[in-house]
Amino acid sequence: MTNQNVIVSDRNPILGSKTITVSVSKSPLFSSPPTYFTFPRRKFLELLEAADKNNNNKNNLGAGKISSWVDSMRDSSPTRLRSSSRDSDSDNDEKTSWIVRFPSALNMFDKIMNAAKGKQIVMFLDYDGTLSPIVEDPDKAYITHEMREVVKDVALNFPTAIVTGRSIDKVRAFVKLNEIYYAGSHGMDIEGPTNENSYGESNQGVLFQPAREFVPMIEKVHFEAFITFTNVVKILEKKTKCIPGAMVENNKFCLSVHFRRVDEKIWAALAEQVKSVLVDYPKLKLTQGRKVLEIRPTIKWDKGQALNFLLRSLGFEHSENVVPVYIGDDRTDEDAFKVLREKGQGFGILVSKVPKETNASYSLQDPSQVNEFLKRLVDWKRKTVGEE
Ligand SMILES: O=P(O)(O)OC[C@H]1O[C@H](O[C@H]2O[C@H](CO)[C@@H](O)[C@H](O)[C@H]2O)[C@H](O)[C@@H](O)[C@@H]1O
Repeated sequence: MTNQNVIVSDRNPILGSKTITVSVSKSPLFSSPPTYFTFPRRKFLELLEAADKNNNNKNNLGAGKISSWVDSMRDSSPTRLRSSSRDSDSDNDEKTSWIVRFPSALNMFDKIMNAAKGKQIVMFLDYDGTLSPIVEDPDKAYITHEMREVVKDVALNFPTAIVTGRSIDKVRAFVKLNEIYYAGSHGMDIEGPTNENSYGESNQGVLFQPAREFVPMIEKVHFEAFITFTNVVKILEKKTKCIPGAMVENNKFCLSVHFRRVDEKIWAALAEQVKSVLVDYPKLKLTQGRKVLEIRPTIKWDKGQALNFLLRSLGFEHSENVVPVYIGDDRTDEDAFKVLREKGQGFGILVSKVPKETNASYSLQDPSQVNEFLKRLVDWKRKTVGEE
């Protein structure tokens, strides 16, 4: 974690007063205080001591295990296919055969729309890497004005949900649309539209929070992660004289430990630290996204379950007349692609420039192609309504 992301209110309170306030992640986007923890002074010192012990006692998780995590951290998500030989011919062959298996959703647009004729399309959109490009600083993953406008148009024409690993508050602050469903924290926090959309759905507020009981635990782990990463910074600063750049993001029902800005040489140390924190929390698990370690409750709930929940809420649970379309770029989106594949209904569209193993049916290269696809979808709907 960089110093800019960690603020301990000041040294004096630690020595003198009864409570200590710690803030994590100073974001230029969110003007309200980001994530604060106020701890009784004694508790804070106890936690510091415990974190130190953790570092000494629990870091030996086995070199083999950590190195396989680091291998996995090296790949973006879902796992990129690897050619046995890495020359440019085999790279090209690999790309060609991948695009045959997962054709561009733009090239297949007419085929997709033919399958949807006379049926209700429901749109599911991931946020990072799908509606906004991947950037170094997670707090600066802005959506363009053009993308916001097209998502709004889509929402006026089809029931639409944004399904994201982020907290609803954060993604709402980026997207700024009230007409849509939001499924935050990898689907563990679901809210309906707060403005009436064209389906007459409004003011639904919170619909479902299957992991509500985990919030205090998540907050405690967040604090411990803060202490742990502060220690990592201290140790690594001493050894390498560089700041690791790890960042912890509190997504309400889960945590993201970002390592995009961490030197690859110290990924193993980072993975080890994160895993050591989790040893005491068997009800939390570690998964991976794009240059991010995700700490999540072990409950059986993911973006695929959220997709099913939303279809059910919209009255389409057993309907043959619905075509769910899910667009996403991340390993966590695979859960939703898998649900669609197993249902034999709708289409998963993977956003990726490189060949990756996926359960999606089609592909788009990047958010600008997502924008083009969504525009065509809105035009198609306007045309078909005109024809009716
Ligand atoms: O489900 P998503 O909407 O795709 O959210 C997954 C994670 O996305 C964010 O991290 C990713 O995007 C960042 C901004 O481009 C990038 O810096 C980071 O490396 C990516 O992993 C978000 O910050 C996480 O909290 C989400 O879990």
